[in-house]
Amino acid sequence: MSTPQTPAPPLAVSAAVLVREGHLLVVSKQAAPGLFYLPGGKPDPGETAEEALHRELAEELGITLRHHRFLAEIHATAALEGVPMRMRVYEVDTSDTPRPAAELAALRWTDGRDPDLRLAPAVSGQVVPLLRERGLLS
Ligand SMILES: Nc1nc2c([nH]c(=O)n2[C@H]2C[C@H](O)[C@@H](COP(=O)(O)OP(=O)(O)OP(=O)(O)O)O2)c(=O)[nH]1
Repeated sequence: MSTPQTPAPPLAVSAAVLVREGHLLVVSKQAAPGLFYLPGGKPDPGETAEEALHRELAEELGITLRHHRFLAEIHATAALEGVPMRMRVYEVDTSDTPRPAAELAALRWTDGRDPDLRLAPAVSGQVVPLLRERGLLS
């Protein structure tokens, strides 16, 4: 007899919305250099979503967050792993200048309308419309 399988929990991701002058910061990783999404990543074992947010932003962009505020929980398919993902998105603020480090390939500021910029579906389909609705993007 087969044992019923408990479905795997969705992939947890913490990600940051950093907006300056109506433009959202997006990054691409060496693993997929043509695809842009919010800076952030998966919590390490034992780490909270907020701890992961602060660590990932320090590792990827060399910035210290002054402040973070929960914005939304997004359910989508993870752009790299292709599995169900639960992404906690925080609006963040820093006085530091983000610079790409470690595994990042590039960094861009976008109003969400650049025709040449390929955004992950969760960002173009859910995050950008939410920010536009709140009047945060140009
Ligand atoms: N950070 C982030 N990940 C996203 C977004 N949209 C989206 O589908 N994802 C997916 C891409 C990946 O499948 C997964 C996060 O992986 P990641 O590669 O950024 O995370 P990580 O830094 O912890 O990865 P790793 O190298 O330690 O494995 O979530 C987004 O806006 N931001």
